[in-house]
Amino acid sequence: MIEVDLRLARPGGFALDCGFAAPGEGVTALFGRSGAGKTTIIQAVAGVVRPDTGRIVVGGEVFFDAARGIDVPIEARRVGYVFQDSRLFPHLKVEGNLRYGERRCRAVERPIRFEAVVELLGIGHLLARRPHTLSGGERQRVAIGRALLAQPRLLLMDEPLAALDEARKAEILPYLERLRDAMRLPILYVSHSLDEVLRLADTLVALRDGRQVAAGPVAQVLSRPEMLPVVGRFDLGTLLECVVARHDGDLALSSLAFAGGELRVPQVDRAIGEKVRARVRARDVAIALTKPEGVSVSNLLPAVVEEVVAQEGPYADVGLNVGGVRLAAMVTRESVARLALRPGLDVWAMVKSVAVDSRNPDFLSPGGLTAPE
Ligand SMILES: Nc1ncnc2c1ncn2[C@@H]1O[C@H](COP(=O)(O)OP(=O)(O)OP(=O)(O)O)[C@@H](O)[C@H]1O
Repeated sequence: MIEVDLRLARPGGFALDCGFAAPGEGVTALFGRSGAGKTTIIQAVAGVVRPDTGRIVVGGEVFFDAARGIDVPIEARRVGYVFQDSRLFPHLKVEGNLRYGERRCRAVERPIRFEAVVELLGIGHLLARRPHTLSGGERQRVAIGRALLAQPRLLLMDEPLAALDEARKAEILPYLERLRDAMRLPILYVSHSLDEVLRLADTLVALRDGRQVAAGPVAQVLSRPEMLPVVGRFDLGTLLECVVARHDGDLALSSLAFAGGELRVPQVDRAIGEKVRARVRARDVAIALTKPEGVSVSNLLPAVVEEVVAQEGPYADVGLNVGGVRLAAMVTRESVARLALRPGLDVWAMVKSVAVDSRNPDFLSPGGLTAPE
């Protein structure tokens, strides 16, 4: 478990105020626009920056506690740090860079083995090369390996893909997924890319201008209306954790089961029983007061209105409860008035488009995969 609760004022007027708890493994994304305070948070966790007040606890060990005067020095915190630029030692070969990380701790304290890291990151063929001969993606894989071999109890990654082009990002993302799944190591991952967050993160901490906007499991946080200024109107939506329930080969459709019901989507290339994430943008959910008949949309889900939040301009965000799962919808304020939408009202959600599986390029592109009508 990671507990972060901190306040910090910078000269120049920036003030940070956040408090969240994250699981002891998996990826927790710190997400927000430039200047939101993401890097400042991980610098405070690393011990590079000292908060004015607050408390930071990692795996039961108190790194910082202003009230009790505890401020564990950087080296004693044992955190791995991966920067946007890999910061490898230019005079050392890849193997030398990796061994440098390893040498920072005694052999008996090395549960993360050299061979395992080399294999996990696919860098065995690069060991004799010097950093300047590597691609940006290869350099980042080596930098991650160096951080891991220092046997960290926590890995901090500050926009590790930001300096890479799209092709290199696509190349490195599967390694980050393997890292997440293979290591029982918590990762705090700074990013301003929703794409990366949806693909990698289990927990999301959203920040804006130094303030924490929302925090929690990524699927729950994404649909909150407070997320609108962070992700923008286009991307606000819901991430549903689903299981592939059926394939209808003749119709080229699959059924995905989630806690609130089933979604019919174009056939997904996954086995029955496999977990997939489905993404439904708020603007792709329409609302009807009675079960629609004679409509082409096939994903019709009974729902209860939980919340109606009028936004500036023509739109309102409506939080729906679909069998216990929150589904975000965006309709016009005019529709809210016309349908008299209010908390507690029984309605039908019409889901016009679903994107399935973050590995699919359509997952984040405009419109995503269109659900069958
Ligand atoms: N050493 C410093 N002294 C004064 N202000 C600072 C210092 N470092 C950062 N800041 C300010 O703190 C704010 C938050 O910066 P931070 O780097 O944490 O944001 P970020 O969300 O990581 O942004 P980016 O994605 O651009 O890195 C910014 O307004 C920045 O100018």
